[in-house]
Amino acid sequence: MKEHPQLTFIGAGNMARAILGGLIANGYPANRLAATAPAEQELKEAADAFGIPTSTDNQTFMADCDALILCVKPQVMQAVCEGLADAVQQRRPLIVSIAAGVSCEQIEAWLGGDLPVVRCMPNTPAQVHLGASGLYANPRVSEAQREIADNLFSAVGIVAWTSKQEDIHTVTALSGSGPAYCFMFMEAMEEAAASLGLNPASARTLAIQTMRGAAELATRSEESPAQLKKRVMSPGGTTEQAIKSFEEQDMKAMVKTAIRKAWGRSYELSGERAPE
Ligand SMILES: NC(=O)C1=CN([C@@H]2O[C@H](COP(=O)(O)OP(=O)(O)OC[C@H]3O[C@@H](n4cnc5c(N)ncnc54)[C@H](O)[C@@H]3O)[C@@H](O)[C@H]2O)C=CC1
Ligand SMILES: O=C(O)[C@@H]1CCC=N1
Repeated sequence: MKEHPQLTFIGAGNMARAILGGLIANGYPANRLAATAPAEQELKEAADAFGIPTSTDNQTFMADCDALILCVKPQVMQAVCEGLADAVQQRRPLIVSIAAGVSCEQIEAWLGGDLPVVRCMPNTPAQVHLGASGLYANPRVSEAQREIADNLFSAVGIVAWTSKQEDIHTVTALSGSGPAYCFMFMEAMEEAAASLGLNPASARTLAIQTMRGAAELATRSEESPAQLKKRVMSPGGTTEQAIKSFEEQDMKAMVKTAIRKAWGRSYELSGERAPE
């Protein structure tokens, strides 16, 4: 495998641009990358930001493609794959999909069969190189191809490989959708402080920095989140009152139910049945 495999991105939206940005920031040569999408404005933004070749025709960069990165919405994935099937069967590149609820088997079938496919679930903090991606490789993916996929998503954050494709449903519900849970918690903290009279701008800044600081501390610390939580709780102090209130309202059960709902929807989108 060449040092910098030729990577062709199909779709140039939020996630594709986040990954492209990470690769360029890590020194990936722009002339080894390319993107296609129907929206000329998005392509212009990608070309201006990263200096990569772009096209409105998905076939344009197939001839020398080593890995095809499918970054379109699940709803258009079948049509996009079927349109690329002939070119893919001639070239037989690694296929990487980031679409929620689309299985390796579906992608392989739509592209004509018998292909190495990596299914990945990234998340939007990839835009600031703090992404968390779960990856699964079908049995046809070689070690060298696994490394290509790993390098792709390591450029925008951390990577966790799963040995069972079903685990991607859990990753989707945990870290794929997870940024939205954190934003909602920030939103709730901001609103609560504003309701107590703090000016809304300060409430927002303090809420965001608190989440950021706590995440950084948990990342660097040897202690578990449960232990770090205890360190904030002075006996008879303020935090204890808030945590007691969360416990009385069974916050953990609420989070568990929400994550199970997202997990169930991921199965549903794939046309599969979630285990009981
Ligand atoms: N937004 C999120 O938090 C996450 C999204 N995903 C997955 O990433 C994928 C892309 O999501 P976003 O980047 O957020 O969406 P987006 O809407 O920003 O990007 C979709 C891209 O596909 C392009 N496109 C549409 N039809 C096309 C066609 N026929 N051929 C080529 N390109 C076409 C659009 O022009 C656009 O560039 C989805 O499958 C989603 O499930 C995965 C993890 C997290
Ligand atoms: O909500 C969704 O379906 C996608 C997948 C994970 C994050 N966004």
